[in-house]
Amino acid sequence: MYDINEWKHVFKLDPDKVISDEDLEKICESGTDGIIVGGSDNITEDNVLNLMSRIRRYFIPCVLEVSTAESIIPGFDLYFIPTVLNSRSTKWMIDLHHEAVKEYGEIMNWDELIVEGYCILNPDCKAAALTDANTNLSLDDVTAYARVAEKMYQLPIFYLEYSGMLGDLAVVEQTKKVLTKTKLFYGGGITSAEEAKHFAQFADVVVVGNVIYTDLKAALKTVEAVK
Ligand SMILES: CC(C)=CCC/C(C)=C/CC/C(C)=C/CC/C(C)=C/CC/C(C)=C/CC/C(C)=C/CC/C(C)=C/COP(=O)(O)OP(=O)(O)O
Ligand SMILES: O=P(O)(O)OC[C@@H](O)CO
Ligand SMILES: [Mg+2]
Repeated sequence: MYDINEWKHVFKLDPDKVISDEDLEKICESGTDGIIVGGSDNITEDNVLNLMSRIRRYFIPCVLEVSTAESIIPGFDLYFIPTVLNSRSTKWMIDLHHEAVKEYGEIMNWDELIVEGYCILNPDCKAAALTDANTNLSLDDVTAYARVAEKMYQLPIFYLEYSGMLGDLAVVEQTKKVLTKTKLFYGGGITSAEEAKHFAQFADVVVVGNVIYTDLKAALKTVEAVK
């Protein structure tokens, strides 16, 4: 399923974390719609290449979520490009993107690129600190960012990012209500099938990350719960 509009569930694998071949096989053959390779710490060309080539043994869409220009390598099905809408710095909204396009613009296959409008809501996650995100947002602020993403920037994805903590279900519900075309991705803190099901009521796509490394069985159960 290479059309993200059909997705409901994805796993996010971190190139900086260790996963055995056996566990990787379970993840790739779980019935999830795709694997996102991404993280915020120590993402290198080497660890991205290593993880990508291992995932490539399986018939599953494999996406690089770009977090540093230095770790972009060819061979993925798609490249997700985050732009952090609630960052206080233009660096994470447009500057790094400008630099990267200046470097790769001539050789880029634009059809492989999908821009994600990130709204980071966990003040304690690494991505919030890195991007100096203003996480002190009201519900109206969040839905306004969602509208900016869809109605003004026409972004294909609006990503409510609570990485490491379970988000506010009401925020996800209200955000979904203001989006018609843009797909709503939810990620953060999902550790059980039940939690995944709750967020899948409103999010178009539920992203499951850290629990893969702490409780694989629980991670695998989120697939069936969502699909
Ligand atoms: C040669 C070749 C293949 C060319 C391809 C062309 C191509 C794809 C070019 C890219 C062009 C482009 C526009 C690139 C953008 C460059 C860039 C560096 C953009 C900035 C991205 C950004 C805003 C990063 C900030 C961090 C962030 C939001 C990361 C997203 C992932 C995330 C939040 C992960 C969670 O991290 P984790 O480590 O799991 O955190 P926890 O500890 O909380 O779990
Ligand atoms: O790792 P968790 O907390 O599941 O979050 C998933 C994803 O949104 C991280 O970017
Ligand atoms: Mg993580």
